Amino acid sequence: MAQSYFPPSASASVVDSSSTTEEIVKETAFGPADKVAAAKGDDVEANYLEQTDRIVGAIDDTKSILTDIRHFNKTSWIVRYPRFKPASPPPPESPNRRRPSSRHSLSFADDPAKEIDVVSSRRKSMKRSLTLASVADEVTEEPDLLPEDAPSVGEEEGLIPTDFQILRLDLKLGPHGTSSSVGGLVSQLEKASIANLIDERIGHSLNHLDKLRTRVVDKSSKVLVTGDLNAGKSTLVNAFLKREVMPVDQQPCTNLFCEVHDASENDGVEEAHLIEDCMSKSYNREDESTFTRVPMSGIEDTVSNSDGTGALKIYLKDPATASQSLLGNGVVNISLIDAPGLNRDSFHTTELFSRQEEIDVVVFVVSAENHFTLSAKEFLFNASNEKAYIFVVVNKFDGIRDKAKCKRLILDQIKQVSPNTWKEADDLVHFVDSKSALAKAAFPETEPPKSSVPQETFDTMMSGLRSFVLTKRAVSKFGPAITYLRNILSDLDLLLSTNRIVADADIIEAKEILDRARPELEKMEREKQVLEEGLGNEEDEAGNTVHQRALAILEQALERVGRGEVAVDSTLVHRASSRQGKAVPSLPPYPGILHVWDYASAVRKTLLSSLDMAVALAEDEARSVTSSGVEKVFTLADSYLPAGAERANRVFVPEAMFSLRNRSRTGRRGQTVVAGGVYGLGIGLAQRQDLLETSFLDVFAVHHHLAKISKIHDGDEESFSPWGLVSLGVGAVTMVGGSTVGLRSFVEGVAHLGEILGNEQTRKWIAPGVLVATVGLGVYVILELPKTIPKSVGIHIKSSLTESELHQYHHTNLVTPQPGFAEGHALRIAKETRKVLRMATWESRSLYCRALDQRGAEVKSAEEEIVRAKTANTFFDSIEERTYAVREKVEVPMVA
Ligand SMILES: Nc1nc2c(ncn2[C@@H]2O[C@H](COP(=O)(O)OP(=O)(O)OP(=O)(O)O)[C@@H](O)[C@H]2O)c(=O)[nH]1
Repeated sequence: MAQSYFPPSASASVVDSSSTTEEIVKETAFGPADKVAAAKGDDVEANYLEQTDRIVGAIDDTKSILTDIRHFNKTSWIVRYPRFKPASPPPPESPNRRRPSSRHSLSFADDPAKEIDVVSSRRKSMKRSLTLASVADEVTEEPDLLPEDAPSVGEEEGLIPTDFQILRLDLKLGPHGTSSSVGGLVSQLEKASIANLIDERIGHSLNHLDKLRTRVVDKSSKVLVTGDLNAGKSTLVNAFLKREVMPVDQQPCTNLFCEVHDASENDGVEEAHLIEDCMSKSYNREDESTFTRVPMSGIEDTVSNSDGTGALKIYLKDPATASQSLLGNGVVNISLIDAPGLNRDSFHTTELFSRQEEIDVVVFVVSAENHFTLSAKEFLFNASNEKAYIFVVVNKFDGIRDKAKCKRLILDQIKQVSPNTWKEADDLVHFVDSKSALAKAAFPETEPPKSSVPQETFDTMMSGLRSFVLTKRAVSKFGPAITYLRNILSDLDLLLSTNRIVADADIIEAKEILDRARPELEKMEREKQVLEEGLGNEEDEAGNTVHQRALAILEQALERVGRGEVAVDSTLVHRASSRQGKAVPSLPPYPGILHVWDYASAVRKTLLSSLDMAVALAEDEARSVTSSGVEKVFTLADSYLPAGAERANRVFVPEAMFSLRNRSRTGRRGQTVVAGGVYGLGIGLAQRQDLLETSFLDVFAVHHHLAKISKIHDGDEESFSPWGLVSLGVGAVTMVGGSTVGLRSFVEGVAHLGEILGNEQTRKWIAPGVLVATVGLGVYVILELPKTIPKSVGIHIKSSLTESELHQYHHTNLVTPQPGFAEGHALRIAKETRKVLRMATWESRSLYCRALDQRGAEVKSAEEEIVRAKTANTFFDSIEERTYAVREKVEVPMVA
C-alpha cells in the first residue's frame, strides 16, 4: 500500500537524489518507505523536532559559509564566475573515457577567450566536482563516483550539471537580456564587476535563507476543517477539542470561519475575538481596534447570527495532555479552522482560504449518509491540486448499515477527485462517528450512546491526523529549505571547484615566473656593483682620453703657431671627419714693404683662425671618442640587462656636442659664436678684438731680432754688434714708415738710441754703423720681413695664450685664474665628453635599476600570488569540509 507517515525503524541510507521534493522530506524526516513500521505519534513529533533542529542547523551553517565566502570575495580572493560549453570528446586512446556530457569547456566571465577542458562528476556524497580533463583522463575511475548513468544534480530538473541554480548570474547584456544560460554571454565583464554580482547573489541567498529559517522554526500550523453543510464539521472539531465549543445543530448553523487556538497564545485567557473580515490581515491580538471581544458563552450566538463575512478567533484551554491534544501537542501550535458548509454562499471564500500558504492540512468532512455532493467534489478536486493530499473524514458512519458498500462507493468517488488521497486511503480516509466520540470525551461521566463504529477508529484517526499534520508541515516547511540547501551547496561546489582550478593554475604560473625571475633578480643584485664600476670606468676613460687628445692637438697647434706656422696641418684636418673637404688654412702672401702692417694683421688673423680650427678638430676628436664611449656604455649595460628588459633607445647625436642650446636663456643673443662657445676660452680667437690687434712688436720684435743677429755673428746675445744697430735702424725706420706708428713710439726709439750712444764703444762705431745700417736697412726689409713677421706674431699669440694664467675677458666678470689655451680647452672638451657619458651611464643605471625593480616586483608579486592562491585553496578546503557537514545534516535520514 501507499506511503505511511509514521517513522521507520532504525535505518541510515543515503537518499537517492532523483526523489521528488516531497519524497526527500518524507524519507529524510521519517525514513524510507519500505522500512516503515507502525509507530506512535510521539516518535513522529520527536523526529519532527530533530529534523527541525537539523534543517535550522544546516541553514545557519550555510549562512555562515556564504558570509565567509562573501568576506573572502571582498578581502582575499576575487571569486571568478565560470561558464561552460560542451567540449570535444576525449581522444579514443584515453584510458578513462567519460560520457561526453560530463566533459565541458570551462572559461570565466571576465576572460571568455581562455578555455580549458574539464570533467564534471558527482560523488555519492552528492558533491559536485570538476577536474581538469587532462588530469581526469589520467586517473582511473574513482570509487566514490556515482555510476555514469546516474542523473547529475539538477539533471532531473532539466539543468546541465555545470549550471548554477541559486548563484546564477544573468550576464547577457542588451535589450534582449533574457538569457537563462550563462553560455549566452555576449560581453566580457571586469573581474571586480562579476565579483560584485556574485556578492549580490550571495546577499539574496542569505535573505532567502533567513525566510526559510523563519518558516522552519515557525511553530504554528493551520488545519482547515471543511465539507458539505451539516456534515458534522463542528461536531468533529468539538470531538478533537473534547468539549462543546462550536455550536452544533441539525440546521445549518456555521456562518463564519472559526479559528480555534490554544489559550496559551492569548496569555492563557479563554475568549473569542470577532474579526469583521476573515480575509483581512489586519488582525492583531494586542490591538482591540482590530477585533470585538466575545465571551465564551457568546460564541454560539455569534456563529449562528453572523452574516458569513467575518471570522472568529477562539482561544481555548485544552486540558488534554500534549500527547493527546491536537492544539498544543508540544511540537507545533495547531489551530483548527471550522469553516462554513461548502454549499453555502461562502464556498468560494472557503476554497480561497484553503489555498492559503499557512494552511498545512485540509480535513475534508463528508457525511457517510450523503456521500460527496457536486460542490464537495469540485472543492476536493481543486484542493487536491493545491495540497496533493487531503485528510478525509467520513462522518456519521454509525448511521450506515452496509458499511462495506458505503466505504467502496466513497473510496471510488475519492479515487476520481483525488487519486493521491485514494492511494493512501488507509492513512488518509477515516470512517468515524464523531458524535459518540464527542459524547465520550466531553461527558465521560455519562453513559455513552451505543455506536456501530468503535471508538478506536476515532482515536486512530486523531493520531493519524496529528502525524499527518506534522508530515504535511515537514513537506511544506522543510521541503523548500532542503531543496534550496541542496541547490546552494551544489552551486558552491561548482563555484569553489572552478575557483580551485584557477588557484592551482595561478600557483603554477607564479612558480614559473619565480623560476625565471628569481635567479635573474639575484644575478642582477650581484652584478649591480660590477656594472656600476664598469660604467664609471667607461666614463673616466672617455673623459681622460678626450682630455689627453685635445691637449695634444692644441699644444701641438700652439707649438706650430709659435713657429709662425698655421696651427693645423693637412693630416690633422683630414683625420677629423667633420672637417673633411675643408681647406687647411695658409698664411697670406707677403704684400710688400709698404703693407707690412696689414700683412702682420692678416698673419695674426690666419694664425688665430687656424688655432680655432685646431680647437674644432679637438672637439671633433672628442665627438668621436665620446661616440664610441657612449656605445661602449650601452653595450656594457646591455650585456648586464636580462632578456626582455627595456633597452636604451636614445640615439647619440655627436653634432649636438659643443653646440649652444638655450642661448635665449642666457640673454647673450647676437654674440659671435664659434668653436668653444661664448665664455672665456670659449670664444673664437679669430673674433677676439684683444687678440686681433697688431702691435709694434709683431713687426719688429727687438729682442728676437737682436738675439738672432747676435747668434749669427758671435753667438753672444749680451754684446752689441753692428748687426744689432742695423736691426735697431730698421726698427726705427719701420716705425716711421708704418702709417700707424705714433709719436710716442718714435720718441721711445730715439731715447733708446740715446742710451746706446752713451756707451763709449758705441760712440766709436757710430759713424760707420749708421752707414752700414742705412745700407742694411733695405736688404733686411726686403729679405727677412716675410719670414720673421709670422714668427713674431706666432710667438706673441702663443705667449699670450699660454702665459696668461689670469685670463680676463671683457664680456664677462670672470676674474678667477684660468688655465692656458690648450689646457683650458682640453678641460672644457673633456668636461663635455664626461657630461655626455654621464648621461649615458645615468640612463644605463636607470634602465638597470628599473629592470631590477621590475624583477623584484615580479618576484614579490609571484610570491604574493602563491600565498594568495594557497590561502584560497586552504579556504576552499575548509569550505568543502563545512559544506560536507551541512550536506550530511540535509541528506542523512533521521533514526527513529
Ligand atoms: N449520528 C451522527 N450524527 C452526527 C454525527 N456528527 C454530527 N452529527 C449530527 O449532525 C448534525 C449537524 O452537525 P454539525 O456539527 O452542526 O454539522 P456542521 O457540518 O457543522 O453544520 P454546518 O456548520 O451548519 O454546516 C448535528 O445534529 C449533529 O449531532 C455523527 O457522527 N453521527
